[in-house]
Amino acid sequence: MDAHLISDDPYLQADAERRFPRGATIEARFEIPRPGFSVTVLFGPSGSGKTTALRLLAGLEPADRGVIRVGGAAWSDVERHIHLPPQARDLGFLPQAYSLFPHLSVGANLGYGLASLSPRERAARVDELLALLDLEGLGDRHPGELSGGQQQRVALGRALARKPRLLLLDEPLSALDRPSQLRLRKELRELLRTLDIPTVLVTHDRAEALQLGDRLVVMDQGRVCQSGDIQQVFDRPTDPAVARILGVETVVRGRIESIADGMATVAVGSAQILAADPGSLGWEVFVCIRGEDVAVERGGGPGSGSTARNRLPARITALQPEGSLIRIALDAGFPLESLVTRQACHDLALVEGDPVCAILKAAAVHLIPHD
Ligand SMILES: Nc1ncnc2c1ncn2[C@@H]1O[C@H](COP(=O)(O)OP(=O)(O)OP(=O)(O)O)[C@@H](O)[C@H]1O
Repeated sequence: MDAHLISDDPYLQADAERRFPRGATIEARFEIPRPGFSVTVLFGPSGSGKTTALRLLAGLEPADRGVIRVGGAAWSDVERHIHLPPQARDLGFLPQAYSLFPHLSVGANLGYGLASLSPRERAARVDELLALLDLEGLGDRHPGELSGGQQQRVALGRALARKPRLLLLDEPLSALDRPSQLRLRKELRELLRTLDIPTVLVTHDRAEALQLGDRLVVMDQGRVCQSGDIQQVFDRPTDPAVARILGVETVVRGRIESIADGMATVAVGSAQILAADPGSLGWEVFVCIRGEDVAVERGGGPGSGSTARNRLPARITALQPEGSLIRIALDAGFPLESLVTRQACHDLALVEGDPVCAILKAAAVHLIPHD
């Protein structure tokens, strides 16, 4: 069976393609197994086709091949000449630029798509959205009188107004400054959980993908290279191209056990590692480590002059040449990868099964919250 298409009767099934007349061919090819809360992240470098894939789902791009089905209904089926327009798709779409109407109040922006409701019903729904999005008291303001984060919530509210069966978010935090992005990621995840609507979210930011996503769809040059549970995709990229796009060799779940003197002690698998204190994060985290930051030595004892805080007894499980480097897979109580030069590997005469010591600085351990 095709690895991207996994279940017999998924909630969302997309296997569609857009061929731009003088340009790229972009596919949307992945599934959401069940209804209810889950966030599927479309992830890839600039130009890889994420936004086009999202627009295919929304019906804003016509498919030239394939099908898109949601909750058993065909939204698009090229062979059967089905192409539901966006407004018939029962979805909420948040484009990259929020495109709020600047001349309308927050309340009018939220109620814009609710013309089918009576004025009383519409007002009730707007009040409900203002409360849900923590915007109470701001209904009469205009978008220009709101902070970036508040505007983002109004735009999200507009996408939610009709209680859609699918939520599509294109880089939902990209219009915000960096500190606001970091703050609002957590809020957004909590809000999406409250809404309980399957969500597809585009980002090119790895930390954002990890913090917000449950499932990951990796795109490159218009194609879906891999998709699945976010941890599994980070654990087992199917090829070096995916590993390069993911940009980090080790990503594992961990739990912060204590914080003292600017250092966090994190339980990962059966090991404990030290990381620079990440500030207020919550306790559940993804631990991200780049291969270049992991040195390998023979012998396991402390010392050797290195000031690195983490010296982990480990065993080599695989050695894989990669250009001028060797990728060393280690079992350090959790799966850890190191990238070393061929020369270093040769000098140490490393072979599979060898016990070694994996060394990494606390500053090289990057923590991303994930509750
Ligand atoms: N209307 C169009 N006509 C022709 N080519 C297009 C059109 N829209 C997008 N493309 C091309 O499709 C490819 C994918 O673009 P898309 O915007 O989907 O990528 P992306 O991954 O979302 O990029 P970014 O992260 O920069 O927003 C690009 O090569 C782009 O030039």
